[in-house]
Amino acid sequence: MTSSPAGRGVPVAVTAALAARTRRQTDVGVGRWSRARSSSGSAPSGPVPRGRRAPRPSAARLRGPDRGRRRPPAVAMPMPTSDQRRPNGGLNGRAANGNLNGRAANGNGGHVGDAADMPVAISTLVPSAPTGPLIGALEEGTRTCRFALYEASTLREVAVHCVEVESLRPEEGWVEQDPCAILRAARECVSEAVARLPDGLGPRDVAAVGVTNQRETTVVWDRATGAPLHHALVWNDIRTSRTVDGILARLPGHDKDALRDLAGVPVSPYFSALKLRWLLDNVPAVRRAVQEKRCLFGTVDTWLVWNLTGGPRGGLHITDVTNASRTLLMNIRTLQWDPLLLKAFDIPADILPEIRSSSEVYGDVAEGPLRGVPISAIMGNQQAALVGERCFAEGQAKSTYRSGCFLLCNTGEACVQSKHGLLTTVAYKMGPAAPTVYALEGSVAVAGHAIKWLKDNLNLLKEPAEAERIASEVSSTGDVYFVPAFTGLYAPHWRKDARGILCGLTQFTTKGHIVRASLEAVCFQTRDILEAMARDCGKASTETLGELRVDGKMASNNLLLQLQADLCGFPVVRTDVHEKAALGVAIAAGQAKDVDLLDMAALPPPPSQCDLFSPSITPEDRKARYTKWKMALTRSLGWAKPPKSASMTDKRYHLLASIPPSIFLISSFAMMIASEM
Ligand SMILES: Nc1ncnc2c1ncn2[C@@H]1O[C@H](COP(=O)(O)OP(=O)(O)O)[C@@H](O)[C@H]1O
Ligand SMILES: O=P(O)(O)OC[C@H](O)CO
Repeated sequence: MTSSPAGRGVPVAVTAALAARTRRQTDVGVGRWSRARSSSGSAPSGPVPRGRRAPRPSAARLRGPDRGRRRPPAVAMPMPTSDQRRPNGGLNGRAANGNLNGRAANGNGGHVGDAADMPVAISTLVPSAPTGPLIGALEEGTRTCRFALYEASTLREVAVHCVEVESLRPEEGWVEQDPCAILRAARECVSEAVARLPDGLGPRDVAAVGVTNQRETTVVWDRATGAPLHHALVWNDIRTSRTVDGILARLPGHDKDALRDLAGVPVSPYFSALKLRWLLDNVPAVRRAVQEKRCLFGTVDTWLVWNLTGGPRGGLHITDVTNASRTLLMNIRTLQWDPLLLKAFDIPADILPEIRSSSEVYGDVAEGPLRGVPISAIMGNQQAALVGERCFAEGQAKSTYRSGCFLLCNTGEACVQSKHGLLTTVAYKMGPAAPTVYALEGSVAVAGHAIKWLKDNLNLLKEPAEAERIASEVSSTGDVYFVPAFTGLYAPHWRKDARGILCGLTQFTTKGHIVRASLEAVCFQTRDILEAMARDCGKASTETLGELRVDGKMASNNLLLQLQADLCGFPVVRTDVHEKAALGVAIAAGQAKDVDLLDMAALPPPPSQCDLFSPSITPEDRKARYTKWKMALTRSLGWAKPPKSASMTDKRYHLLASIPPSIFLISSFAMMIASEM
């Protein structure tokens, strides 16, 4: 197998414009990752004031094997923050002359094109002091909750606070969160972020707040007391597998796609309708509350907004079209709860929130330091990331690599129904009268989570960030393939009976091969989605697609993105690693009518730098490896047949296994005789 020179890339500066040029110059065989800047997660972002140049990247910021080989910078500089990005010109201008690309194209992995070779003027940048008005973004993800405050005039982040939220796994395949813990985290983040505002700014400067959230996660609570009736069932919980079978049994042809035309998505444990059905079927307190008209249902946005706007004392029971499109209960065209869908899942309409647009003033915060500030945007986090990435044009796509991986492609006002396993989802609706913009989405349940699993369950890593170094110790996976179908497979396969497999192991397999195979698994799953997207868009192969914009914490792994470019055959562009969802919902909140801080057609310019990863393997190698992946994937299907006996728990198995064989035989024999009598 041809090995990729991934991780031996040559950092050079590129701009988005240069990315296009580089694409033409460097087709196959010249792959490397190209670095335009350092990024800092929590640092403020925004355009560089005119007339200033940010420092070039410090060698210390570079990851991967290049790290040791880089020359020290000519001038010792403080680490550039993302507020100190280079504007167009400077390094970028030089890179654009093609020299660096030409030199890098020698493919020898040598140390060429070092930023230290470039005679650029360096000056220390002093960012201007932030001023109000500010826009707040509450981002409640699966693992973490954040509240960020952005300066409206530049969209740079000026204060942030983030806390982790625990997930509970009471049984195999079950994933829950305590809704009260989610709410506590949100309140803490708001208070702490406001308290961290720079001198001269305070809560009075916050003009609007947006809420973005993990989608599909299902909460039910008592409208009178505000108390949750059960833990939230998290999006990747698969306890509803049998609920799905029960629903499918009643659908025409037992077809998981039978409701797709109405809802845009297949019947799968992923979506809220199944989780809500499970709660109604299995939790007596929920059933009672429904009968007594006390029960309210919502995704996490609804839970948060209801509480932040007063809870039992007049809290708003609302959601937005992007979140509602993930419930399997909303008609994807009318944007209303659909009577047929409610009937299919037997869901009472009176527990559902009102569906609103993604951007309008819904009401005011009723508590804490932001009391009286309007909430003017709600969006599911992947749709918000699409907005944060500014994928406003039809055909623009982004992929967010976090615990899962979510690839969304803007399809404009066309509600495209996928014929190849993708989801049709609402991308955004920027006001009650604004057009509805749709997206095709490919969702991968396990991406970064596979790395966490290697760390937590197999102790192969100390930190997820180690994955890059360990995987770079080998030049290929040694023909090892890993399909991390821990909870079945999402798009485009939708196979809840798939389970994880690791295949191709030999005597020589090392942890480097396994870690590398885990990174490749993320790339192959992304390719599966891109293949489906290409086919839905009438294209012959993914290689005709343009570039892919990526973000999310896992996208900080350069080797991953190099492998992604190699295995897809087109450039991958990292605009930023961090928090595009928060930025996206801040944009939606700022542009809402009566807030009027932002104009979607004239947003402050995004950072112009990006990191470019170009394909570096031959088409033959790419094809061979993808074919092998598909073989591995096929082997993962059908593994999770329904258990023969629900009573065979782990505990029972261990008990039975601990009985000496002779006693087991005698007792079985006795039972056999008894049954004959
Ligand atoms: N440098 C890295 N290389 C590989 N995987 C990483 C790296 N950094 C983070 N990850 C993985 O990406 C995921 C990070 O997701 P995060 O954005 O923190 O949370 P979530 O999606 O659960 O809200 C984790 O599952 C982690 O294992
Ligand atoms: O918080 P994340 O990144 O795990 O987001 C989860 C998605 O919204 C699930 O659909």
